[in-house]
Amino acid sequence: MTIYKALTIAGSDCGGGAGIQADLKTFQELGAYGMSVITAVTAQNTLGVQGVYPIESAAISRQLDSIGEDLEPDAVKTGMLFDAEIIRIVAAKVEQYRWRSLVIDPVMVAKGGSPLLRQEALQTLIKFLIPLALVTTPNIPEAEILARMPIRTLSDREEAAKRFIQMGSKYVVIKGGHDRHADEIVDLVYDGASFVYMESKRVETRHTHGTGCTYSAAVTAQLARGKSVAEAVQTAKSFIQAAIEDQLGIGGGHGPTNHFAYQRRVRGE
Ligand SMILES: Nc1ncnc2c1ncn2[C@@H]1O[C@H](COP(=O)(O)OP(=O)(O)O)[C@@H](O)[C@H]1O
Ligand SMILES: Cc1ncc(COP(=O)(O)OP(=O)(O)O)c(N)n1
Repeated sequence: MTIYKALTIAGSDCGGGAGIQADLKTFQELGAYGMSVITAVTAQNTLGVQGVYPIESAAISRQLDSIGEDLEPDAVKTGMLFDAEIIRIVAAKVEQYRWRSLVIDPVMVAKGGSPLLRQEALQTLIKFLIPLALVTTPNIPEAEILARMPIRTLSDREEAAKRFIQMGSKYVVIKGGHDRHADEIVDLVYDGASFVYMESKRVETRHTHGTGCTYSAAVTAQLARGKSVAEAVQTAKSFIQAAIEDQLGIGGGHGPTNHFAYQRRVRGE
């Protein structure tokens, strides 16, 4: 039996909806052996983020080396990286270990508004990490900041997507969850040659905590299994749609998505 291995480099969400926890659950559900390098511990739940505690640099480096020296991930994703020093360490290790199937989810703020990336880290992200990406998966506010332009129309999205390719990412997915005006949600996928629009029905729910982490983890799991980027984003879209539609309804605020939902549907349950 072939074991496909996926690594997430991200923050811990003790509430289990986003971050490392969402990534590992998604890897498992999509048949990839999950590994993690923790960059920060957060205290959060469905009501918000109560605390952020970055991990010291030496511990992050050591975790990356422990994976790199032995376990050879087939695909890697990054989530919450918190500051410029952590981004530099991660970029250096990605290059050192030649992790080519790299998915960058440029996490900046949690849904409640708590910052998960320091402002001073933006240039470091653009200069050192995005050029190493196979796929970058910004939401609209993240794309606006990184591409340095307002995004209101679909042609704005196309222009922003081009800027990510100029930054060095081979593919970009600009996720449409933050476009509140439409019944349909549109994710834009671009590889530098053609634009592909992936549409889905907007689910009216407040239980969307961790959608971005879950989506990018699903892309990563599929890449680890040897799928193309086109196939990976297709499965990730079905995975996140099921996870949002079949809500768990736990917690008093913005609840997590349902990581069981996609496979339950595949099994016909
Ligand atoms: N209410 C929703 N209904 C259906 N799909 C959604 C909804 N919100 C987000 N998505 C999907 O979830 C994924 C993550 O999108 P988004 O919410 O934009 O990112 P983030 O969680 O990083 O802010 C995208 O594929 C998007 O289309
Ligand atoms: C530890 C941690 N990492 C990332 C996030 C943000 O995740 P995301 O999937 O964008 O979900 P929301 O925060 O927007 O619900 C997080 N909250 N915590």
